[in-house]
Amino acid sequence: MLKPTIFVDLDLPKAVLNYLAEHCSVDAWTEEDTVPREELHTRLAPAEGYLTGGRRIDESLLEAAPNLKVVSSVSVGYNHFDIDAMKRHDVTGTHTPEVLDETVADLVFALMLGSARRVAELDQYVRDGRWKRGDDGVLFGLDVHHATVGIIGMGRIGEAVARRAAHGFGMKVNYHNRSRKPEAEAKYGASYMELDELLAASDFVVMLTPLTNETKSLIGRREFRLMKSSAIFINASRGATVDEPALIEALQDGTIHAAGLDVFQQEPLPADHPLLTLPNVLLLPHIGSATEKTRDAMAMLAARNLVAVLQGEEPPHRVPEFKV
Ligand SMILES: NC(=O)c1ccc[n+]([C@@H]2O[C@H](COP(=O)([O-])OP(=O)(O)OC[C@H]3O[C@@H](n4cnc5c(N)ncnc54)[C@H](O)[C@@H]3O)[C@@H](O)[C@H]2O)c1
Ligand SMILES: O=C(O)[C@H](O)CO
Repeated sequence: MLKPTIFVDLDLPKAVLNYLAEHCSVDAWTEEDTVPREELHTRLAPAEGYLTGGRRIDESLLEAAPNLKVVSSVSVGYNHFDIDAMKRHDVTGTHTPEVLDETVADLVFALMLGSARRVAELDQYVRDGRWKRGDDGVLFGLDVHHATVGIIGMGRIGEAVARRAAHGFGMKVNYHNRSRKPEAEAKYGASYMELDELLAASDFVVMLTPLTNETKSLIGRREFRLMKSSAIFINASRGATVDEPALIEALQDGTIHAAGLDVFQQEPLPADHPLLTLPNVLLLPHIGSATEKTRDAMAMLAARNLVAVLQGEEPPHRVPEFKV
């Protein structure tokens, strides 16, 4: 039987490429730079499947890909999918939840600990030769253990953060979510709060919702003003869930103490971005799930999702909006 053609524009582990090649005729983009739009459209023309990362899937891409049946994203977030356009073109979307939860939760803790204890800033302090006896007071940070964390978006990753917070660090866990989660309340002693109440009560505010119309700029100037002046804001969701100019203002004028960010409105962060000038923000290049083991697992899951759809089976993780 003729194998369906698929286009892949990510560097994939050999085992994943082998698995795909067993079931599909694979056209892979092997250049280091992102595939240019025109070239992408050409390569997608014969493709029934597209395996990618955060590439925007919009009307013009779909028009260029008349044979496409499935876009399989190597990510849990799928805000780069234009769901309505995909439905119009009868293209389904899949994603890679669960396999990355613990790795992303580790990174949230790296941001919390790194911001609270000023890890990057003080590493630079030592390297610059500024460390001298008697400077202890200048080196103080804030405690993470037994502090209060407020998790906005108590989903799969939110729960992995709550578990670390409650059971590893003796923290009080507050959460805000679309719906209450009684099981999480029991497991982590977590308290459900409305957003404003959570912002006012938390030492660490951790953003972990997907980016949707409702969560776009959910945290802005008003929300920062509700936080404690000692609060540390962590964003590991998507940059656009936060009003970035308002965050910069809050960090500059002391409305909040510090921030730890893995995601930004524009990625990569431009070299002249104002966040780069602030000492009280820890900046990471969107590495929430970036360990070899986890990225390999995500890639294999994305491949299984794609092959399942092309074989007419229900994939392990179809994006909820496409479920019938
Ligand atoms: N930094 C990274 O590298 C990285 C890695 C993985 C995921 N993410 C981001 O984290 C997000 C969450 O992933 P997940 O697997 O935990 O998703 P999930 O769907 O399991 O959890 C999201 C939670 O947010 C809640 N939510 C949605 N809209 C809300 C709203 N308006 N107000 C309050 N709560 C709301 C949902 O009810 C759900 O419980 C992803 O969508 C992605 O954007 C980032
Ligand atoms: O959503 C995800 O899985 C990560 O942010 C990687 O894009």
